[in-house]
Amino acid sequence: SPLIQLPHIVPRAVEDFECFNASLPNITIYATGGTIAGSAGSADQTTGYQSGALGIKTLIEAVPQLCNVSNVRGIQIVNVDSGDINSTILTNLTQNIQKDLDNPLIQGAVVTHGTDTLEESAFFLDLTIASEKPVVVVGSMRPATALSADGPINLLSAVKLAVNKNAKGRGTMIVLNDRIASARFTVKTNANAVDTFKAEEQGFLGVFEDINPLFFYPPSRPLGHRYFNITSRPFQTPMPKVDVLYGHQEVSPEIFQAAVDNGAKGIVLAGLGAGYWPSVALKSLEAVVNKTGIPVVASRRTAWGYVEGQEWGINAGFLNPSKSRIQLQLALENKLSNQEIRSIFEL
Ligand SMILES: NC(=O)C[C@H](N)C(=O)O
Repeated sequence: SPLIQLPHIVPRAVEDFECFNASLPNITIYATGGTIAGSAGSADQTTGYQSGALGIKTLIEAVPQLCNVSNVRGIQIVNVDSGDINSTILTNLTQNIQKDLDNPLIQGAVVTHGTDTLEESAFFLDLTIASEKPVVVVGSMRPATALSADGPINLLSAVKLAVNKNAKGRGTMIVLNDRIASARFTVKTNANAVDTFKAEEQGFLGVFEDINPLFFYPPSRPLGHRYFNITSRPFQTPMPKVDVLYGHQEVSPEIFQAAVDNGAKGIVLAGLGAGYWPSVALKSLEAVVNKTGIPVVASRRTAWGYVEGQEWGINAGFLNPSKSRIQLQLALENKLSNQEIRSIFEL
């Protein structure tokens, strides 16, 4: 869908809220689309539906219990499949949420989002919002029209988390399927299952019991967390292009130069094992790195693990390719040198 003129919100009038009770906290729900806003032709249809079909008002109205927990104000940022989320939309989202959270009357923010790229957007928000207040990104695996749709309970869980006093100081969190997960480490692990968001090595931050958040540990930020201030950049300008290249047997050695020729200002590599490349490809990779000087981040194609020691590039550590791409893009946007970029990836 074409990029719409994104709203710059501000009116904080009572009538902006779907329901209002002066004794309850105030939350803004930023809606971006995805399956949580998806609509199918029948209740037994869980594939082939249209994602980003229903507006935020409809999603809020489907969960009247929200009004017992918080005053909720719905803002439709875009309504798209998460494959169509980009740095323009994300920058706009960050700028709106930051303004919102800087307001003492607002307790937290919830973002509804498609699950396919949710791990990227959540990490982007984690790196670009400076606040002790919770930011919760929530999605669903079944469309809103499905039998046993998971969106409504996930939305209620997300709002309950956003107003919970123990949720402060943890950065951006991901909520699906009764779990609280960190934006930095959590990824989508299954294309179809409801329990798809996991961080196999780092684990969950907490769970929901009776739809109430319970944390395992006190608040903390992950090692390696770094803040990028993008509050005053024009959100309409796309961020520098960063491509992800996937390693495999017989990979074409030309892919690295092709990415540069296509305008990439940085490259992330989903390498074999702990970041390796077949010998022929490696030669051409080293030649491109030496010739262009563009930052190349070595990540992995395996689901989990740690990448270090690749001499030709910047090592991604625990970050997977999609998250490495987000951090590299923000680093390039902030005009960091290759040395500075290395220092934020390699702890
Ligand atoms: N479960 C989902 O939300 C998938 C959908 N294709 C999206 O990412 O927008």
